[in-house]
Amino acid sequence: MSSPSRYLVSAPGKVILFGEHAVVYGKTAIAGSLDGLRTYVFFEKRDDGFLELNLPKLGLQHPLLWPISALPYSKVTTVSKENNSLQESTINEELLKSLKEIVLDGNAGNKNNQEINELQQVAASVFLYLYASLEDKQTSWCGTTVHIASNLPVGAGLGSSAAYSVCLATGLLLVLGHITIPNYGEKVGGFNISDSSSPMNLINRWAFQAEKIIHGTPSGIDNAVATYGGAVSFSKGVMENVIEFQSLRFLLTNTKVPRNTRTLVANVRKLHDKCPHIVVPILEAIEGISSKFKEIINSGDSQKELNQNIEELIDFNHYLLNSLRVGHPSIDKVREIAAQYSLHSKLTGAGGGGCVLTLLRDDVPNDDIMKIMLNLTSIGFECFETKVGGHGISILDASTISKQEFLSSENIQQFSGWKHFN
Ligand SMILES: Nc1ncnc2c1ncn2[C@@H]1O[C@H](COP(=O)(O)OP(=O)(O)OP(=O)(O)O)[C@@H](O)[C@H]1O
Ligand SMILES: C[C@@](O)(CCO)CC(=O)[O-]
Ligand SMILES: [Mg+2]
Repeated sequence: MSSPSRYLVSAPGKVILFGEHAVVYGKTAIAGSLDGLRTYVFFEKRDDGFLELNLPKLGLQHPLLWPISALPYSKVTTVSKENNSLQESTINEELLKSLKEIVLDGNAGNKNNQEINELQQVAASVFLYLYASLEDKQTSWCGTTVHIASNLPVGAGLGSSAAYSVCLATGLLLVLGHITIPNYGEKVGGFNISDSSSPMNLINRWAFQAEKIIHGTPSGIDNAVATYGGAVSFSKGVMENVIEFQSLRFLLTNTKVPRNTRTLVANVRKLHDKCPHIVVPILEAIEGISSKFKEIINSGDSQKELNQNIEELIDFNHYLLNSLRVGHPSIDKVREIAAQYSLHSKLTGAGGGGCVLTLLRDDVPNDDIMKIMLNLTSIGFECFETKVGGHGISILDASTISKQEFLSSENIQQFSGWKHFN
């Protein structure tokens, strides 16, 4: 059977309930996938030896285009090609530097002299880095065109970079012949993050490399949740199910204050290195919150007690994150409005603006939720109610779907034939 001429891949965003930033230092965090907020990437076969990348969500109106022959293959070493271990692999900085230059200068398709900013340059370099590292002479594809659609806000704390990274890793591993679409019902990966031979583990490892290029020193939690889905606790690359977390309801509020995860993580690192005797205990206290959550979520307490305890943990985590200086007045504003209805909130993701997570207790009347949402949207924020859990990576043989159908679709999830790895 011939291999597909088009693939569609999708990966979810994530929400961190407890433990962001501390997880970068090996502490435990609790997170879940956001099934309704996903990134979709369409890969189409080309025969002309070119790579085309479209980044409309980053504000690039025209495609970026490179001849595959322009890739600096002499710089692709075993460091970039062999990616055997999740935590130990490093980025081949020399290759990355050349690719960043190619994005800026050698962009043959940049006919309109598009200005490329740093964020766009990084996103494009990630694509070329994965392509150059994974290229396999076995592939029947002589080039590819890549289109992206996403209902995830970019740079808002919901793991848009991880969803992008996981989609690129999955698509390029398919296109370049390293993995195949799972057969219906076939168990190919499951949840076992430590099974290094599974396709999911391979995808997760390459997505982690991509996250390193975007973030600097990611913990790996975002790409793991985007790959495997579900509701989990995560520490040092090891993931465990926390299924009960899926029963909780949340309000997510996007303050729309732009921020960059790389900068926020680097700022916490500076604070940590300057005042370790203060910051280390704060990180340990945050780990205590995640541990307490795992204890109470399984305790059999009444719903009322459980909610009260979780709200207490939300407040603790909020104040501790503020003391790491990753808060923002817009986040405090959301907290203040939610508190008028006795609801508790904290930042989620890297902070500094972006999204705020509010626990919606079962006893809160729908009317109140509507009022809070109205209040928040009236001052320019965007709200959505959510639960966590659901599929990680999904893949579709898109040979019969045209680029136009993909780009104009209101609901890409509704195309039939999606296959899930877990
Ligand atoms: N749809 C997309 N198209 C292209 N690049 C994207 C897309 N989504 C995310 N990115 C890449 O991810 C970067 C934003 O990642 P960043 O880590 O700062 O925010 P986030 O992942 O949304 O939040 P957090 O890491 O706190 O969960 C963008 O600058 C871009 O490089
Ligand atoms: C801030 C952080 O903890 C979460 C970003 O979603 C960074 C990371 O874990 O890589
Ligand atoms: Mg990110």
